[in-house]
Amino acid sequence: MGVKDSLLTEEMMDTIIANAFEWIVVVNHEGNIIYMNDSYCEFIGVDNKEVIGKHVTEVIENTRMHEVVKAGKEELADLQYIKGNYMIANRVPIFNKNGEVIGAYGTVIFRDTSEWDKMNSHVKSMLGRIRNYLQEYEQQTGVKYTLEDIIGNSKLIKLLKDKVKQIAASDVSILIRGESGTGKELFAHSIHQLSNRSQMPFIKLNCAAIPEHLLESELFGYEEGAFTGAKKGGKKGKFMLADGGTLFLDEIGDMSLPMQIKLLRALQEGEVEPVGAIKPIQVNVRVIAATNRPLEKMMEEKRFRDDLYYRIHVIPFQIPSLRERTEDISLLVEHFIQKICKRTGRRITSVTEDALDVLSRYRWPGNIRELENVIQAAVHLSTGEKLTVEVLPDYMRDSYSIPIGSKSLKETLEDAEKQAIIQTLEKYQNDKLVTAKQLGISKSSLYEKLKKHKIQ
Ligand SMILES: Nc1ncnc2c1ncn2[C@@H]1O[C@H](COP(=O)(O)OP(=O)(O)OP(=O)(O)O)[C@@H](O)[C@H]1O
Repeated sequence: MGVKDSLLTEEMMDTIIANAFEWIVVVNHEGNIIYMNDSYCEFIGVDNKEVIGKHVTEVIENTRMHEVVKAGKEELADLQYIKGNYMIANRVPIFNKNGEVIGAYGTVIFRDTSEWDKMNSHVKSMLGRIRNYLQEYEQQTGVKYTLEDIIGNSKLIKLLKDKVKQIAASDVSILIRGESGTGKELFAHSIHQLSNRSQMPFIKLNCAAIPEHLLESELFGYEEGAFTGAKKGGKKGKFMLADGGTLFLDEIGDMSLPMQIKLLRALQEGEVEPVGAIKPIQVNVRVIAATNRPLEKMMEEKRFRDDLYYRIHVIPFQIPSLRERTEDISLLVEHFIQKICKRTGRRITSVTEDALDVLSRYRWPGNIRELENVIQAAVHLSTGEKLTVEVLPDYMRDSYSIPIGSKSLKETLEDAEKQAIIQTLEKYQNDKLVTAKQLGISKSSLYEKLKKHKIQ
């Protein structure tokens, strides 16, 4: 056999690549596919001849091959979510002799789906077990959040976090006030977690979610046979479940007056009387209450008892609304993008400046809960690497609220002018004449303003 016979032929190369253990894709400098091996095509469900020439993003979910040719930087052992599974991807740029990127090749480990399935279910079962352990811990103590879970760098949030550290150990009642979705429950968990009761249960009861006639037995429990339909052996109330720990009474302003009296008695005497019981039971519970209701006004109207108010209002704790701390928005947006991407396997790295601008101007009546929901929907609607204005809800793009305190009047007016022009242009499909007419200005004045605001 001569030396020539032992050289690697093109045919041999083709066979090796086609049957390689990994899935392989090769793109040119524009990110268009020039080769994709059979097994990869088969897994994705595409024809290997039809994919040639297509942009890689049209064929492969969550791919970054086009980014690799752009940046000329390799990405090794990256997790990529394809067709409901996590894959391990390597992406390597290809350079010519002058050091210019002429394309890139990508390999994905786990060519064989049955092998992948095995590995995947193993990973999923491990993750499931870890989740179970965490849940068990959570169930034992009820603690879901700590101070680290409260995202925010604003002065107001920093002050509140410091306050949590100061008051956590004091063991007195705390009344948390704040609009819906501002994080009242998060703070209640954090206070408990930093208190001396942290190894004991954290029990939550939403007073507004329980029908009036059931609230008493939910809070204090009942004895066997206390009423028709009562469970055998009776039922422990939240007070007893929280014994030694913390009871978080959410929406306390929604409690009826008769229940307020019973609650006050339990707090003052440190004992509860289950429905149908003959003697009271001693409990040691710290109460953290929360509400969004104007309790002071309700006291004037005799809808909230003064004595209960003073009993729970030992340390007031006011959480600011999101519009009072807009400087936290970018951090929160980043946090929710990461959280949602981790859960769904999407890869979105950030948010465009324009989108952040819209998010910062919106009034957020539903506060952080609303922000999280908006980001969740936007992540699902996004096709690119960044969240853009287009994936935000229409009502948000159309609304314009004044960013009090952060801008001068001149800047605010300029922003309003820019917004008015952008939105009118959008509405009239970029027709400058109609836009100028609608805004009541001349066409030349519109062009001047477009230039000034760098629109288009
Ligand atoms: N500072 C924060 N950082 C991160 N997530 C937050 C923050 N504040 C609130 N959230 C999230 O917002 C959502 C609402 O929070 P939470 O339930 O604590 O609000 P709430 O004030 O108790 O609302 P409600 O009055 O409606 O019960 C939760 O999903 C929570 O994880």
